[in-house]
Amino acid sequence: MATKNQNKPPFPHNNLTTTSPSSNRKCFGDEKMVGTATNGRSRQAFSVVNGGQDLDPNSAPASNAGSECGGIEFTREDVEALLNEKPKRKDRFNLKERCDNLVEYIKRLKLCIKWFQELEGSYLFEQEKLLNALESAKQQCSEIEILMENKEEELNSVITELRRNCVSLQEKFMKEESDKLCAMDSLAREEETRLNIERIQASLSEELARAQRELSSANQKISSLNDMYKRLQDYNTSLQQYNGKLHSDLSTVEDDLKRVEKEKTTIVENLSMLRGQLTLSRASQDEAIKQKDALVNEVACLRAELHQVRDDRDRLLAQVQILTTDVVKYKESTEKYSAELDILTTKATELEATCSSQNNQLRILQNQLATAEDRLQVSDSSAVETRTEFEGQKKLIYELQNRLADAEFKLVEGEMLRKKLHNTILELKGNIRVFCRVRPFLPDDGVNTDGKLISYPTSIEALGRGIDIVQGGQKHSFTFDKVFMPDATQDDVFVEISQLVQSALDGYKVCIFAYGQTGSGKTYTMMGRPGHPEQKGLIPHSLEQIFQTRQSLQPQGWRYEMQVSMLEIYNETIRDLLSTNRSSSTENGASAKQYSIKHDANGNTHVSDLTIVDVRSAKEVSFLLDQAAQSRSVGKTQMNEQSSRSHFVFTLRIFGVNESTEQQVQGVLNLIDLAGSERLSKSGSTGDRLKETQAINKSLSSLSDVIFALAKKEDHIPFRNSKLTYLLQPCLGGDSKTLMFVNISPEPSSVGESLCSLRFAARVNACEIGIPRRQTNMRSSESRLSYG
Ligand SMILES: Nc1ncnc2c1ncn2[C@@H]1O[C@H](COP(=O)(O)OP(=O)(O)OP(=O)(O)O)[C@@H](O)[C@H]1O
Repeated sequence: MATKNQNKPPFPHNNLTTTSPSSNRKCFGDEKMVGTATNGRSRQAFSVVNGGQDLDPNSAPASNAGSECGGIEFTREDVEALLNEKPKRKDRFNLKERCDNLVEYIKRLKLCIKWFQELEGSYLFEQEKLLNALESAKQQCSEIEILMENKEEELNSVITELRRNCVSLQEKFMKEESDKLCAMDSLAREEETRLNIERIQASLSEELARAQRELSSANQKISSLNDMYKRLQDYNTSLQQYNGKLHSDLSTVEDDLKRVEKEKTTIVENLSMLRGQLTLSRASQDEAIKQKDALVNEVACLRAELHQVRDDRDRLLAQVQILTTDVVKYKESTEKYSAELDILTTKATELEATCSSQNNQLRILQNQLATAEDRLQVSDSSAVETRTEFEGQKKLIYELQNRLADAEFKLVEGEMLRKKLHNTILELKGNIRVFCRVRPFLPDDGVNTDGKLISYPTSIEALGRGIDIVQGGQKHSFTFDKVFMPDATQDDVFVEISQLVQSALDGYKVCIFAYGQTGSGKTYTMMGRPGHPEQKGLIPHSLEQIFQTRQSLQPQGWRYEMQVSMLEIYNETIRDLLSTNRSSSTENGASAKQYSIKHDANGNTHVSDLTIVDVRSAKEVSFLLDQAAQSRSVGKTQMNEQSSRSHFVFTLRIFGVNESTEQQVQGVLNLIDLAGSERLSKSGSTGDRLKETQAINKSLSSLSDVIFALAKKEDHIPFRNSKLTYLLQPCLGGDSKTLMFVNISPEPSSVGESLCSLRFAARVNACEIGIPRRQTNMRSSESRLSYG
């Protein structure tokens, strides 16, 4: 019944289940599906609810009053029952009843159809609603999607921004990190600096304490040095004795040197002789070898010939044999061939004769071969002898070369020892030495009192070094480094100074000057006698030695450049003796040009505008010396006086480079012929001569002032008081090797002057002016001439 089924859920559409809006209706999930699906939708067969007979056609469902089917709801069973319902017929022929039943049945069918239609309408409505809901949901979804996309874009841009920020932050972070590291480094450095400063401060404090201690110890030292000074003075005396001993040692070494040199010469001669012999024996050996080769060739030829002859002989013997057998055969076989046999016999005899002659020839050849072999043996033995001799000579040459090398080594050692001794002597002595030279009595000198006023002590300490002079009956004794008696030759003098000259090549500043009264032999000592080469003075002799030594040092890699200048100081004015336009620039003997003297930081002296000439040989220098003498003689003619009215200064600047060691040396050799010293009262000069004498005396007294100040070790040394002393400042007060010749005249009338000169020389001898210093350094381009 419809009323019974009110709460039953309507028959569901196959695709509408719980989502149906009328969710209060339940589906018949347990109902069997009947029929087939049409248009994707399945049509359901319904069971008959009311049953045909039970269905009350009047009963309309109250609840369905609003609907056309009267609120009746059908179930599947109802529908099926309705459809399967069979009409109830009591009477088959009662049509009416039948018609009513059918009407009733149709009614119910209509109701059912209506119900279906309503249900379908509601379903459609619901579907529409759902579609609308779906549409709106879709719309919402798309809106949400758009929103989401926008959001996503926004978020993406935010992410990009954030990433950018992140990168910049990372960069910042890195920068900050590196800044931090830098800061840490600088902090560490500062820390280190602070520690260093603290350390320095501590060491400075230590140094301060040490300096304070040193100060106190220095004070103690000063007092002890004062004591030591006294002791050293004593020691100095003993050193002078030692000096004497060294002198004797030096002479022994020099003797040894001479001996070694002689030995070397002998060895060199022997060597050259042996070399000659060796050449000869080599030539004879070559000759013997040639002979041997010729003999060997000859023997080979003879052997070949012998071989040939032997072959011929064998061949002939075979023929003879054949023929002999033939003959025998013929003899035996027939006599008719007897004639023929005779011929053959003759032939055989002939052949036998030929054979014997060939045998003879063979013997001769064998004899010849034996002789040739004997000769070969002889030449072989002579070649062996020559070779042994050659080996022996080679050995001898080798030995001689070794001996030569030894001798040369000894020579070098001797030379080194000599230099060492020389420098030791100089150091012991101080770097200024004094040699005294007394010239011989000359015919113009008047009465010869030689040996009365001047004498030479013969005691061991003073031998060769002492001089005694008598004035007014009183004897005055002096000791110098060397005293040359009147008979001393120029060579004797040069031997003593040659080492000093050598020092200039070794890079020392060397200064040799001659001091003494007029006519005492200064110019003779320095220049020699003009036109007498055997009496050449120190200047030409030194130059010869220097150029010779320059030559001998070349194999050791030394190359030297030399420059020369010459000047004179006349009336306190410098005159350039090598200037080409000198005569035009002089007036009253005084140069119009003003030359200024300058000393540089290295102790080298330069004279402005002075002519400097590069020289390569002693000859060139002697030419320049002649030129200078000419220049001086001009002054002499104009002044009507001697050239000794001026101080003559010769300077040789030496610049040496050793190409193998790159070592370089700068030596200077100053050779000075001073003007004659004499007292005005004695000279009786007047006018220009008086002026000259005054100038000379002024410069010489300045020289003695300087020497005395040096001797007293005064703070101020008056070098600038004269041109001469200022020019010689580096030689007198510096680090050069200086030698003074005091020249003495033997004339009795000159005793007073001689005594003055000797006293001055003695003061100079007692003077210590420093330690000689060698000027060596590495290669440079500076080569301007200076005076040392
Ligand atoms: N050792 C000597 N042997 C031989 N003759 C000498 C010697 N010394 C000097 N004479 C001679 O004495 C003379 C004077 O010498 P010299 O001209 O050298 O003296 P000086 O000191 O240079 O004089 P001045 O100061 O006037 O130039 C010259 O004739 C010289 O030849």
